[in-house]
Amino acid sequence: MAEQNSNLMIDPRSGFCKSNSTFYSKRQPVALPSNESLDITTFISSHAHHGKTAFIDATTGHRLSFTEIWRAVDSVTSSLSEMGIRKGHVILLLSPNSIFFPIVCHSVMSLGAIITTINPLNTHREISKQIADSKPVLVFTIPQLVPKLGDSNLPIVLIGHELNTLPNSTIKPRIVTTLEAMMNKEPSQSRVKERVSEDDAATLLYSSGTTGVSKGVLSSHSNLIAMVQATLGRFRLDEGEQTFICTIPMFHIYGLAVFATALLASGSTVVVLSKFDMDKMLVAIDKYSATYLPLVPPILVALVNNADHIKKKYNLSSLRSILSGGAPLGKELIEGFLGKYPTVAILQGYAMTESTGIGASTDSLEESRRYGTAGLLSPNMEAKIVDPDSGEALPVNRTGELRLRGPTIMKGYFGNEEATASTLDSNGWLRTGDLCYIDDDGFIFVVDRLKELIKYKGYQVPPAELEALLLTHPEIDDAAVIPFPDKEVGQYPMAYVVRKTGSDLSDSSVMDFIAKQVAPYKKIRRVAFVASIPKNPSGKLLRKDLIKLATSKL
Ligand SMILES: CC(C)(COP(=O)(O)OP(=O)(O)OC[C@H]1O[C@@H](n2cnc3c(N)ncnc32)[C@H](O)[C@@H]1OP(=O)(O)O)[C@@H](O)C(=O)NCCC(=O)NCCSC(=O)/C=C/c1ccc(O)cc1
Repeated sequence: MAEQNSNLMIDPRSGFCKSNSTFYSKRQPVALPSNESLDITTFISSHAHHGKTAFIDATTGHRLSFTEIWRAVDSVTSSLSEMGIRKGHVILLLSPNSIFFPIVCHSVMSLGAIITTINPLNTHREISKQIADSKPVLVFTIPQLVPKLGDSNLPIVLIGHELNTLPNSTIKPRIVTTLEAMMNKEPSQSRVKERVSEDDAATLLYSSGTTGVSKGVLSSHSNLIAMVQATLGRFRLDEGEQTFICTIPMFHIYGLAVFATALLASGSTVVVLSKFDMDKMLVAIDKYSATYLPLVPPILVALVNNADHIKKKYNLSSLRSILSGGAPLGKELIEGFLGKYPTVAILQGYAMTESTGIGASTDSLEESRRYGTAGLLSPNMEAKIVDPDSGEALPVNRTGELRLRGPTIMKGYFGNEEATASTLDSNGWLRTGDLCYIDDDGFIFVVDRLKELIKYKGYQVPPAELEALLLTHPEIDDAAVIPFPDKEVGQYPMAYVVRKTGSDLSDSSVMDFIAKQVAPYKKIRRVAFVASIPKNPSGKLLRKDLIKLATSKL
């Protein structure tokens, strides 16, 4: 970036340019292909490397080589095309982690169709909402999750299992085939192959952004290509292919970017766990001599708390790096980890779904020791720190909202121009909703959140969704949901509730009412009853006052 802006006065220490109040990345820029008709799948599958095994299923030991992966993608793409799937169609993937997850994603994307994913823990109600918003034409799922699709009547492709393993249900699902059958078909030479351009949408992942309920984030092929280039540069894979453990979900941008996309270009091996299980994760590190473990802070907390027992039981000597993302890491946790596992480096990442998994990172132990930092801006990324009241762009060491601009910033929210316009300005700057400052050396520090978001175990919980549900309770007059801090899970949802006159509704019945309707990670785990919810004169909820009230007794 700096080279292209040779007329700018960029301070080499902080990356800050006084003339336009913009921070430029201090990282070496990464090359981005100039070919406009390039899709992400062609881009990663044509990367040269010496790797052989792409994925290992940690439960069954089933291995897929790179050759098998790309052959399978070719076959499934061809089948999808024969089924009438075309550029721009949305395909839903409802599945826990599996070695087949990336095959589905890349088959869809290489056709120019759009892959949308969802957490399998979500309820039928939540899944139906996302189906109504994203309008998929086909679903890939596992037999056990078919009932969660209810009466959507969408055509279904079953992953990994035979048709006769479907759970009994009164609703007859429209199973059209299995992924296995699609993978076993010879690719057709005559399939319809539309031209996919870099700017076409590739992924549709859901995020609540800075406000409101969950929205579909459209990332393009070029967003993903830029993400791959930045991610590969970070992992320093020049010392040869590495072995990664995949325990965090592939349906969020973190897992999708790292495991289902970027690492496929690197020749590294990914050992896949279908879901998080501490013991299985540690067995997999030991058994496959894993070198990299990407995780979210709650897993790090457990590794530190049980370190003595873990180190006695498992041989973790192969492990070189932990990658932590999705939520901040405190000084105490970093020091605690380094004390217990002195040979393992912690690398941190800061990113959003809206920035296709790229933002800032610490790329060495030394950088991570700058406690509290989210790291340096990722390659090719620009930042502004904007005063939330005046809109003025601020210099180093001043706190304001972080805005990001660069090649990984999303195209926008799917079918939601209003939300797009309030998040992404006409010059391409993305509002992160995080209050940050950037220090003299260019390191970003996240101080607070402007956005209305609860992060439970690294999962987003939008308060607006829970508030809307609370208001449907016949005995609730008004409600507000806030993040309550917790050492183990980060934050959990707490509700302030105004009962209707005469009601003696209990906190447990409020919690049960919500628990029945949402995924477990969204559950309200604390309730307080109040006479009224504090609001400003225009009726906007004063969440910060409630957060202060809730945490004042801690
Ligand atoms: C591994 C975790 C941390 C813990 O797993 P867990 O303890 O098994 O809990 P679960 O989260 O799976 O399940 C939540 C709850 O559901 C329960 N549950 C479980 N399966 C069931 C069941 N089948 N029936 C019913 N109840 C159940 C489970 O018991 C639990 O309940 P509770 O114990 O009360 O909390 C898991 O929460 C997890 O994978 N979190 C990661 C979320 C995540 O990927 N976040 C990233 C978002 S994207 C992002 O921020 C980007 C960042 C990024 C940063 C840097 C980069 O370089 C790139 C990107």
